[in-house]
Amino acid sequence: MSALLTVDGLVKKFGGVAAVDGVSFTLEPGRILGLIGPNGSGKTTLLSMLAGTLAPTAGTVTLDGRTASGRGAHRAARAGIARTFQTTRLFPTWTLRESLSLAHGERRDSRPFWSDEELAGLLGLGGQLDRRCTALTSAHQRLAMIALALATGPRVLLLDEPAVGMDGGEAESLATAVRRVAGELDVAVVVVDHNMRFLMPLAHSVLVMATGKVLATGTPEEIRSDEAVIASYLGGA
Ligand SMILES: Nc1ncnc2c1ncn2[C@@H]1O[C@H](COP(=O)(O)OP(=O)(O)OP(=O)(O)O)[C@@H](O)[C@H]1O
Repeated sequence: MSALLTVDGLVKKFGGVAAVDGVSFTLEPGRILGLIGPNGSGKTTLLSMLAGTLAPTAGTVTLDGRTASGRGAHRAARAGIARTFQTTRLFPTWTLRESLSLAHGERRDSRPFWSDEELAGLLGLGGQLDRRCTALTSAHQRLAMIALALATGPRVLLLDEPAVGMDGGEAESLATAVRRVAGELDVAVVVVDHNMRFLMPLAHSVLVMATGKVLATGTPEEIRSDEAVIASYLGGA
């Protein structure tokens, strides 16, 4: 299968310092890429360039061969790239259903899509649709962010630390939902998370960053036994 997302030589410098320094990878539809690395290694900066919120200093992001980088978040979203953030960003006084209807308005095409009930059921948010977003638990708020990102009908979903603050059972349910999103909707997913119990069984492949560069890529099994990765990151995880 050919690549949906192609990342080629991405660099982001802040002042003279390269937060991301020449990262390249490809991702096919329906595949889940885990992005890991120590604090400050450039994961969020990379995600922001994929999402169009940060313009690269050099390099390109292409979606189906079309340039998606450096054109702003709105155009990246229109091209089919959706992201969630480390912190929740919801309209506090709106219900989840109202928020979803706004997100549906951002959809790019009219392909059949999951209903709000199906989406809520998928993410373990059944019964939460008519509650105000502020009344949701913090785990439910994180899941609501994913529901909103999905409601835009993305082809690429970027998740920034989605399992933070979740217990083992909640993280497991989230992993099941992400697998279904990738498998049933053919969405390519990039997940950043420090929780290896969540990420390693979920990801089809893993990219490890260190000081802005790619330290290693491989299957979760290959990454777990990579000496350089163990020394720089997994040894303490
Ligand atoms: N807007 C900015 N201005 C200046 N430096 C920045 C900016 N954003 C990030 N950096 C720097 O870039 C480097 C990479 O940061 P980034 O947040 O991408 O790392 P990360 O791997 O996501 O870290 P964490 O796991 O803690 O979220 C860090 O040294 C950070 O201080």
